[in-house]
This record gives sequence, structure tokens and C-alpha cells, in this order.
Amino acid sequence: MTLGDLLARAGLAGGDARAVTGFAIDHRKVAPGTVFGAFQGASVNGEDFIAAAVAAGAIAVVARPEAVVEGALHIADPSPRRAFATLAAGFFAPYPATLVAVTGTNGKTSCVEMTRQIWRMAGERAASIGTLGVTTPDGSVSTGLTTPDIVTFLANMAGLAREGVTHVAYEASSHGLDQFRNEGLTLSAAAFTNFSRDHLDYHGSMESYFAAKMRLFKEVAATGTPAVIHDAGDGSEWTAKAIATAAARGLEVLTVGEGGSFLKLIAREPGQLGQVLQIEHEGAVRKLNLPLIGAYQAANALVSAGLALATGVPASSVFDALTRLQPVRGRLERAALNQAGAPAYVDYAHTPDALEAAIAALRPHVASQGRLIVVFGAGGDRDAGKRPQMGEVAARAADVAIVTDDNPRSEDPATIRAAIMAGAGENTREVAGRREAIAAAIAEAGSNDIVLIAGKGHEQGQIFGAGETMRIEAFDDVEVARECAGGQC
Ligand SMILES: CC(=O)N[C@H]1[C@@H](OP(=O)(O)OP(=O)(O)OC[C@H]2O[C@@H](n3ccc(=O)[nH]c3=O)[C@H](O)[C@@H]2O)O[C@H](CO)[C@@H](O)[C@@H]1O[C@H](C)C(=O)N[C@@H](C)C(=O)N[C@H](CCC(=O)O)C(=O)O
Ligand SMILES: Nc1ncnc2c1ncn2[C@@H]1O[C@H](COP(=O)(O)OP(=O)(O)OP(=O)(O)O)[C@@H](O)[C@H]1O
Ligand SMILES: N[C@H](CCC[C@H](N)C(=O)O)C(=O)O
Ligand SMILES: [Mg+2]
Repeated sequence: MTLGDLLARAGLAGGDARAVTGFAIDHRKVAPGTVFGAFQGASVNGEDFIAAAVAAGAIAVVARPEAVVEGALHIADPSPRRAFATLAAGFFAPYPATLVAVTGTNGKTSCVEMTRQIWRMAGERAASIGTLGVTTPDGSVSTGLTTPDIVTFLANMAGLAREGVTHVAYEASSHGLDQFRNEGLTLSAAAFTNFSRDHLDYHGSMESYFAAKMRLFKEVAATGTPAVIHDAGDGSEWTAKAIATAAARGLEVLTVGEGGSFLKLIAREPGQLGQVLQIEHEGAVRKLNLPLIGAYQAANALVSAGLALATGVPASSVFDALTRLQPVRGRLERAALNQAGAPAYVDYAHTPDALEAAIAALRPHVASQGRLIVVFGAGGDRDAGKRPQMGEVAARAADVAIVTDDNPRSEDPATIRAAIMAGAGENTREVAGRREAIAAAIAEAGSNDIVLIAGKGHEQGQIFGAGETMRIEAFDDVEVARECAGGQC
């Protein structure tokens, strides 16, 4: 493809006949023939690398009008990330025909994974992209971010299409939406799970965090696209706003959940290893056994069912698939039984709302004499305001809470723990070191108790330091829980 063709596709003038060989947002990845995107970032200004990118062979640079570009075509745009995404989307095409995106504070990974499973059970070649990496019919590869950078994202999508994948569900994180990391594709459906506190270090306020999420409905999805929205029937103002935003954009609003009308959750009865759901769809009530516990997993299953229905999977296949869903890695994963017979669950709850949902999911499984013991921390270099709120949730909803470390990054772990303790209660104590904390919880759990190890889910390492001094120590909550339960901690 020539630079001229590319520009013409994006509706821009210019008849440059040089061949475009690739796209890069990092000057260190520029090769001759590359289009370079120079963006102002959180830590450095990409415009400072324009000269180096041109020296490395960039033939065009997408940058703000005020940026200085010499020796290559300056594609000037006040929103360079958006302009770059549009051009790159034209370059990497074609993509899988059926693409859906999921946003929301919690549940994105679960929903893209469940949607992938439902499609696969319906006979489609399906994949998902998100926190767990790129999961295809043949395996899984990590990208390190929930929503990869735009070049990785589009290249992955195009690669999946070449492998014959026709259906992809991807997570649209608020950072990703804000930075135009997933643009330029035609969505078959979009979904919104829920909205609560997280990432205010980046977005500043709940309103701007929500606005970033709403870019999915307002800008990424085209008019007429189905929008599956979870409505817990709890009168949430954010759910109402999401519905109003989708409707105002002319999307086809499909609500699911207790307050939903497309898929209405009529009843939910927790069982030992799953739950029985009664779901109303098109006037008929279906009763089915979902082999996953917790209201939150039922909510995610309904969003996923909504996405599958919206993308043409017959209702009978969708409801049958729900009864055969496999657990999502690190989400209420039953990791071990201690010597007294108490189970330890690993969950990725790392926000106040998620912690509350994970504890609520396990509560029906705690014997009347028993206690729910939760171990958790909060990530360093992330929204500090959520720390006391997580302390408050654990103190209120759990019987015993142990505050420990979760990816301290550049911060002092003791300071993070103290911030959580500031919101905590008398049932809460601090144990430095995640292994020590898990060991303490598992040693303490009696036969009627349940241990919840929250915050890291599928993660395989504990992150210390940042930048040059960053190191990742191997750490897997599931493995550590098993070791401790086996008396090898
Ligand atoms: C705050 C944030 O989102 N940062 C991400 C963002 O960085 P940025 O645009 O601010 O980049 P920057 O480092 O300031 O650099 C600016 C520009 O100069 C370029 N550059 C930089 C250095 C250089 O030598 N040459 C060069 O060309 C960079 O490629 C970039 O385009 O874009 C980078 C490239 O895509 C990401 O790697 C980086 O993720 C950082 C590592 C990160 O930790 N992100 C987390 C917070 C994140 O994005 N999380 C979300 C949400 C998770 C959730 O849902 O809970 C996710 O989607 O994973
Ligand atoms: N629908 C939901 N409602 C409330 N809490 C939920 C819901 N779904 C998941 N959670 C909680 O959030 C945790 C993370 O779930 P999941 O990984 O699916 O979310 P995510 O949105 O992908 O998170 P991230 O922003 O880190 O990518 C779960 O382990 C659970 O504790
Ligand atoms: N995508 C989330 C993951 C948080 C997981 C938790 N273990 C932490 O490190 O805070 C984030 O980057 O905020
Ligand atoms: Mg995720």
C-alpha cells in the first residue's frame, strides 16, 4: 500500500507513491517506510522522538499541527492518536468479521472469555483479547496490558483473521479508550458491565472516568450497533447514564440482569458448585444451571449471553452453552483445601466494588458457624483513594481481614497497607509479605471457614519498583495457597 492510498482511504489529500511498510508509536520500532505516531504521553512526549524516527526511515509522522516534522510528511491532527488509529486500521485490514468490545469497571475479562467460550461451543472459530492476553482456539499469549497499544491491537486482530478466526471479543479499558488504543474497527456489538471507583489516579474524577468508558458507545460503535448493558435493577445512576448515552447515539439498547428486559434475571439460587438461574428471554422463562458461583458471575454470564445473541448465535445454543461454561482463570478459582478442610479461593478483586462482589459470592458458602477470611492489598502507583474504601469493605463484609501487599511498584508497601488500614475495622490486621499473609489465613481457617485471596487472580508475579529498578518476583496466589494448604509455606 502506498502512502497516497492510505491517505485517500482516510479522506486525506496527497499522492505520495512511497510504500508504507508499517506503523509504530515507539521510535525504536521504526523501520524504513514506517508511519510514526508521535503522542504526548504520561511520562514523555513522543514528539521529542520525531527526528530520531525520521532518521530511522519514517516516511510520515502523525502529530499535532504544532509539532515540528522535517524530512517526512507531517500528517497534522489536533487529536493525533485518533488520526493515527484511523490510518493504521486501514493499513492492517482485513479483520475478523464479528468483533465485540466490552467496557466497565469490573467483569470485562470475564465477559470476553465467556463470550469466546459461547461462540466456540456454537461452532465458531473464536478468540478474545484482554487482561489474560490473546486467547485463540490454539492457546493464549500475554500482551501485558488489558487493551494493548493500537499497533499491537490491530496487528493482533489482523493476525487472528489470517488464522481463520472469525469472532473476537475484546476488552476496552478506560485507558485504552482514552488513548484511542482500539479504534477503526467495525463492531458487531458493544457491552457495558458496571461502573464504580477505580483508576482515579489517571482519570481524575468519576465523571471523566465514565466519559472515557462512554467513548465506546459514543464514538467507537457505529449507530445501530447493539449495546448490551448490565442492569442490576439497583437504580444505579451510572447504568441509567450508560443506557441514555447508548440510546442517544442510536445504538440498539439490550439490557440484561435483574433490571434487564432483553435477558431478565428472574431468580438466582446459589448451589454448592454453581447456581440455578431463571432467565426470561422473548417472553419465555428458561431455568438453567450455571456451573459458576456468585451473583457477579451470573451478571457476566448474562452480558456474554447478550453479546452472543446479538451476534447471531441461536438462543438454544446460547442457553445450552451457559450450562457448560468453564471457570475464568483467577476469578473465584478454588485453589486449595487446608488440612481442616477449609477451601481457599483466588479472585482478581482489586477495587472496592469487586471486593464486595467477591465476598458476597462466597458468603452463601460459609457455614453458619464459619468465618470468611479475606487476604488482600492494593496496587502501588494506582488510584490511592480506593485503598481505605477497600479496607472499609473488607471490615464490613468479611469476618476476618488480613491486609498485605499487591504489586507495590514504586511505593513503600507499608504506606499502602497503612492507607488501607485507615478505612479498616477491628477484624482487620496487617501482615507484611503476601506469602506470609496467605500462610496466616490458611493456618487460621477452621473446617467451617472459607479463605478469599483477592487482588492478583491469574497474575504470575509481584511487581517491585518502577522504571529502571523494576523487578518482578514470581508469585502465583493459587500456587502459594496450595503450598500453604499442604503445610509447605
Ligand atoms: C498511563 C498509561 O496508560 N500509559 C500507557 C501509554 O503510555 P503513554 O502514551 O503515556 O506513553 P509514554 O511512555 O509517556 O510515551 C509517550 C509516547 O512516546 C513514545 N516513546 C517513548 C519513549 C521512547 O524512547 N520513544 C518513544 O517513541 C511512546 O511509545 C508513546 O507513544 O501507552 C503505552 C503504549 O501503549 C503503554 O505502555 C502505557 O502503559 C503503562 C505501562 C501502564 O502501566 N498502563 C496501565 C495503567 C494501563 O494502561 N492499564 C489499562 C487498564 C487496566 C484495567 O482495566 O484495570 C490497560 O488497558 O491495561
Ligand atoms: N459483574 C461484576 N460485578 C462486580 N464485580 C465483578 C464483576 N465481574 C467481576 N467482578 C470482580 O472483578 C474482578 C475482576 O474481574 P474481571 O477480570 O472480569 O474484570 P476486568 O474488568 O477485566 O478487570 P481489569 O480492569 O483489571 O481488566 C473479579 O475477580 C471480581 O472480583
Ligand atoms: N489492570 C489493573 C490491574 C490491577 C491488579 C492489581 N493486582 C494491581 O496491581 O493493582 C491495573 O493495572 O490497575
Ligand atoms: Mg480485565
